[in-house]
Amino acid sequence: MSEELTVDVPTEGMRELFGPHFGQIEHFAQMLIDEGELRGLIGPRELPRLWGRHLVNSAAIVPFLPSRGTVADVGSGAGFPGIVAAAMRPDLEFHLIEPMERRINWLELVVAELGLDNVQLRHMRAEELHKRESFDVVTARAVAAMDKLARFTAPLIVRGGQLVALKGQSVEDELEKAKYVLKKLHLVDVSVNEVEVPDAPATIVVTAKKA
Ligand SMILES: C[S@@+](CC[C@H](N)C(=O)[O-])C[C@H]1O[C@@H](n2cnc3c(N)ncnc32)[C@H](O)[C@@H]1O
Repeated sequence: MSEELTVDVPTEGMRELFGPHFGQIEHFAQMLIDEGELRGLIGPRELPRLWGRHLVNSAAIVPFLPSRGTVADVGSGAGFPGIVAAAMRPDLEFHLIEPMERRINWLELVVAELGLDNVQLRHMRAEELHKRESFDVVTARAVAAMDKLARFTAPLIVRGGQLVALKGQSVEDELEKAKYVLKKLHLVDVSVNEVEVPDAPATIVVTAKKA
């Protein structure tokens, strides 16, 4: 007998956070509920905290996005934070970089279903774009520890642009280990930002590439 699947429901505060984009986010959530586990995109233990842990956490980066320009989300996976951010900022051009074919196929489906015409999918590793393209902001969540993340994202950032990384509890430790790498890659003005979003605060590291 299969176990009853419980999924958290969005609170009033979450609806407010997503504002006019709530419908699209709800559509994305429903797609993940229907197919996410089957497609190996999200673990069964994550579905009960789909809103609180994944969708809302992704939305926390939105205030750190530029007023205009291009954003590359490295290692988008099931679509965090890239799909959420692209839905909430239809005025920005998003590039979702993901090397796994299964995940790119999923992202293609989500982009079509949600009608996100501001998203380009890039089926490749971030390193393959080095010396070829750069973006105003690069975002990442749960892709690699800060030192490794800096190595494969710094070459993708324009001078004066930023890396915006969603991090967990190990943030200070990761930054300590990454401090020489960040310096070498000209990533300066590192800040750790605790963003109050319902129901758990998000930790966001922002660093700028020296102009
Ligand atoms: C743990 S998943 C996290 C996915 C999503 N960002 C999230 O928060 O749920 C890490 C993702 O990074 C991708 N990835 C790993 N190395 C990468 C690289 N060098 N360039 C781009 N994506 C990479 C993997 O394929 C995977 O989808």
